[in-house]
Amino acid sequence: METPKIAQKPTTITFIGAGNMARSLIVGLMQDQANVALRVADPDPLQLDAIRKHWPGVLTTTDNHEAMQGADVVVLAVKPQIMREVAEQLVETAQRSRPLFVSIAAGIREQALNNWLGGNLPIVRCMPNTPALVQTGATGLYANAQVSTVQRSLAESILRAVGITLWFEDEGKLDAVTAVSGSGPAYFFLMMEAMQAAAEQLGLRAEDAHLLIMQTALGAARLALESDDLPAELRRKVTSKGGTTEAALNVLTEGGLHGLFAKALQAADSRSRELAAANS
Ligand SMILES: NC(=O)C1=CN([C@@H]2O[C@H](COP(=O)(O)OP(=O)(O)OC[C@H]3O[C@@H](n4cnc5c(N)ncnc54)[C@H](O)[C@@H]3O)[C@@H](O)[C@H]2O)C=CC1
Ligand SMILES: O=C(O)[C@@H]1CCC=N1
Repeated sequence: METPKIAQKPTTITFIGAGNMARSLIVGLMQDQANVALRVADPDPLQLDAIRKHWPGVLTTTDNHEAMQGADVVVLAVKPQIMREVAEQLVETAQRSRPLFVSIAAGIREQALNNWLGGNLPIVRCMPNTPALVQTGATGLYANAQVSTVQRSLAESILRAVGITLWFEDEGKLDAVTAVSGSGPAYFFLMMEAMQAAAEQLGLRAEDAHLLIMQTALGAARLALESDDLPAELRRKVTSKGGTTEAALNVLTEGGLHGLFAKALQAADSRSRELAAANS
C-alpha cells in the first residue's frame, strides 16, 4: 500500500513594508509556487490593496506585530532611513519569537540592525533587485554568526525563487553589490530611455523603436550569458572595420562612457556606506 504523503507545513514569511522591492519578491515567490504562507504589513492601505488584488491568499495588515506572530522569516523591506524606528518597535516580538530576519535595506549593517532589534538574533542581509518580479533577479547575501545552516538555506531558497544568489562572507562587499546589481537595472533602463529618444529622432515609430530596443537588450544579455566569449569579444564581433557600430562606439568611448560608469558605481557604493555610517 502506498504511504500517504504528509503535507509539509508551509514556511511563513512576513514582509514588513509592501513597496516596490517587497512586491517584486512577493510576485516572484507566488509565481514560483513555493510552499510558503505570506503575510504583509504596511501602514499604507493602498500598498496592501495592491497585494490583495493580485494575491487574495496573502494575509495583509497595517500591524507589524500581528504580521510577525509565529513567522519563520521576517523580511524587513522598509527604507533605510526608517529602519531604526521600525526595528526598535519590534524588539519585544523579535526577542520572544526569534525568527530569521532578512533585511533588504541598502547600507544598514547587520550589527546596527541587531542592536535595534534587541541583539543576538539571526540576520541575513541581502541586496536583491527588481527583476525578481520576473524571476530574473540577482541577489547578494550575507549571514551573521547566529544564522543556522537551515536558516541560511531558507534565506537562499527565498531569494533563489526569484533569480540567482551569491553569498559574501565579507559584509562590506554588499555596498559594491548594491552599486552593481541592486541599482543596476536602473542603468540599463536609462540606456533604453536614451536609445528610445534617439531612435525616434531617427524617424522610427515609438512602438517599433521600443520593440527593437527591448529585443536587442534581451538578445545581448542572453548572448553574453550563454556564449563562451566575454562581452568585449562579442562587441568586436558586431563591429566591422569602418562600419556603423564603430562609428557609434567611437562617440560613446570618446564621450567618456567608461569613466562615467566608474564614477556612477563609485557614487552608489559611497552612498551605501554613507547610509551605513548615518545608521550605525
Ligand atoms: N527598489 C529597489 O530596486 C531595491 C530596494 N532595496 C531596498 O528595499 C527597501 C525598500 O525599498 P523600496 O521597496 O524601493 O521602497 P518603497 O518606498 O517602495 O517601499 C517601502 C514601503 O515601506 C512602507 N512603510 C513605511 N513605514 C512603514 C512601517 N513603519 N512599517 C511597515 N512598512 C512601512 C511604505 O508604506 C512603503 O510601502 C529599501 O531599504 C531599499 O534600500 C533593495 C534592493 C533593490
Ligand atoms: O536606490 C536605492 O537606494 C535602492 C537600493 C538599490 C536599489 N534601490
